[in-house]
Amino acid sequence: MNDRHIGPVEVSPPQPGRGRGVVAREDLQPGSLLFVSEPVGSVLEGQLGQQLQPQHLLQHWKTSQQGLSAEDRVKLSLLHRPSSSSSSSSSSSTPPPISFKDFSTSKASSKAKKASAKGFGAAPAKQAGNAAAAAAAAVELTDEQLEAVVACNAYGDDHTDATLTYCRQEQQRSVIGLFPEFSLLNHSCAPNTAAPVLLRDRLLLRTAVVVPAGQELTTSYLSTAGGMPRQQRQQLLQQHYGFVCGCHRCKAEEQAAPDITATLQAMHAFSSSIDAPQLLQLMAINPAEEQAAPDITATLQAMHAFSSSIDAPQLLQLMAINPAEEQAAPDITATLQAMHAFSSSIDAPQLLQLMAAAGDEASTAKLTTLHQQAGKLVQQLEDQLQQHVTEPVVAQWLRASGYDMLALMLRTGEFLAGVKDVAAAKRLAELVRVFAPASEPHLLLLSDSAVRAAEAAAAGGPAPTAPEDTQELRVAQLVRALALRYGEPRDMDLLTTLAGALSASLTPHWLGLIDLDGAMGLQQLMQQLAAAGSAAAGAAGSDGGGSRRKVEMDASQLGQLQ
Ligand SMILES: C[S@@+](CC[C@H](N)C(=O)[O-])C[C@H]1O[C@@H](n2cnc3c(N)ncnc32)[C@H](O)[C@@H]1O
Repeated sequence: MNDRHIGPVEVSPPQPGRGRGVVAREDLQPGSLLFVSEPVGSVLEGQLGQQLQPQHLLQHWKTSQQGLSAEDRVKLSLLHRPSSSSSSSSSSSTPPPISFKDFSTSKASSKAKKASAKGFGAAPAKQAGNAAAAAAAAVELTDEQLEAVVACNAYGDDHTDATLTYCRQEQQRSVIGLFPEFSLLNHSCAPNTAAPVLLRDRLLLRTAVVVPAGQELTTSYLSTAGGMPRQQRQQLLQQHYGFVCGCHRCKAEEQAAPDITATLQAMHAFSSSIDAPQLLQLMAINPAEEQAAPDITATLQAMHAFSSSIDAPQLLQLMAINPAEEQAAPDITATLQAMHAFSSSIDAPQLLQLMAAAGDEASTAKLTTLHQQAGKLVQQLEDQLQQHVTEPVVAQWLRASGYDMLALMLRTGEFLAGVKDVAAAKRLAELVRVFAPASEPHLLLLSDSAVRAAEAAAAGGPAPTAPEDTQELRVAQLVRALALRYGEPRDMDLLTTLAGALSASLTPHWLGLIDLDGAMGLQQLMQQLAAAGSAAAGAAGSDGGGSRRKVEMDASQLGQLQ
């Protein structure tokens, strides 16, 4: 069955030094579905957190029963491969023009047949003037070339989408695959597409912001490493993909005053010198005390029973894509790749449920110093931004490059004070939005932000400092980010289900400011809002949504993804 779907996008002609890219064929609103991509060969799944690498995928293709078909090889041959591993350097520096049609199975298949009929198979991969010639040459990709293609184009994640796997009662897994349409997107450190979503073995991509017709669509190759300063980002991109990024954010950072650059470097050096285990030790978090209160456990079970009754096809059918009328709202996408500095080596389910702060004096003193040092640098950056930068978007890009430090400051601050900072999750979410919009961490930070606002309101705390920062609007931001990731939900039940799944599906990545109580509170909050008649659509609408035409497009494609 062909589940592939190509939306209003096309492949741009190759440009020197950049190759091809993907551009919008029409004006696109946030949340527009760009494509549903099918993997070449098959995807490889492993244990949660396994961090599967491109070589594992290659090995999987070699050893799996089906292996790679002739069509698969044709598709792979059309993708970018770095010049050093290619038999002809020019073939990679100026790749052939192609279109998305070249990746449809019937087209690739006929090319594969033509190629072998014409005896091209034996020819080396010379400069190909067009896709057919490339296809012909490529059927004989050498092992080295195949490796280069996979290294540059495979997409992997050390955990599958937590919310969806939770809804389907599946275990989360590590996954890697090669999705040709996605592989044609070039990188930006401030991408305009949402983090891609893997639904079973299909990859879905949506816009994160308004994208005018003709504009290039970009994704970030860096994931949460996008929160590092430019120099570190450039190093990674150069090393793994062989190019120097010249995106708007990089340019702004390159042109930033030298003292800003120096502060960002100091922040990075400081935050990366503190590793997670060390920090946890200081916070005296004890994995042995992994106990959730019985009522939390019971509620979780109930949520699980409810949400698992909705599975992916149903879920997708329930979502409508709003193709044209959603307003551009720069604050749609916030984020939460919380605690890059802390996260990778810690087991979150443990951490999140414990937070048992023993806090001996020495640890507290060290944490206080960390917090103060972090706070000093964060303040220094703010002063410098105030002095040198007038454009708010540029200031946000630069703050995003010091993300880990801000997270460290807020996290330690909360820990030491023993109270939640109502604005903390929101501040972090706004920065993650820059480099990983609609990623799972982004959703979690937004969810935490909404819960904090609700808790503060319930406790009769001070009114929000800005009128646009009410509890409802924070929920609206979350709802809109959910729509960017999963398509627009059409009813409150579904939203509540998603929120429940989101909160119940915390993974090791999601440390930091998210805690189980807060996550639980989200579902309650959404239920309350629904009961009060200010359901998500209304709340989102008050954020500029206007009249929202619900269109059941792609249900025909998406509904089949079982
Ligand atoms: C996954 S491919 C992207 C599609 C590729 N441009 C093509 O023609 O097939 C990755 C390669 O694209 C190029 N690339 C991606 N983002 C770029 C950027 N921001 N600037 C310059 N080159 C970029 C680099 O050569 C990189 O190794």
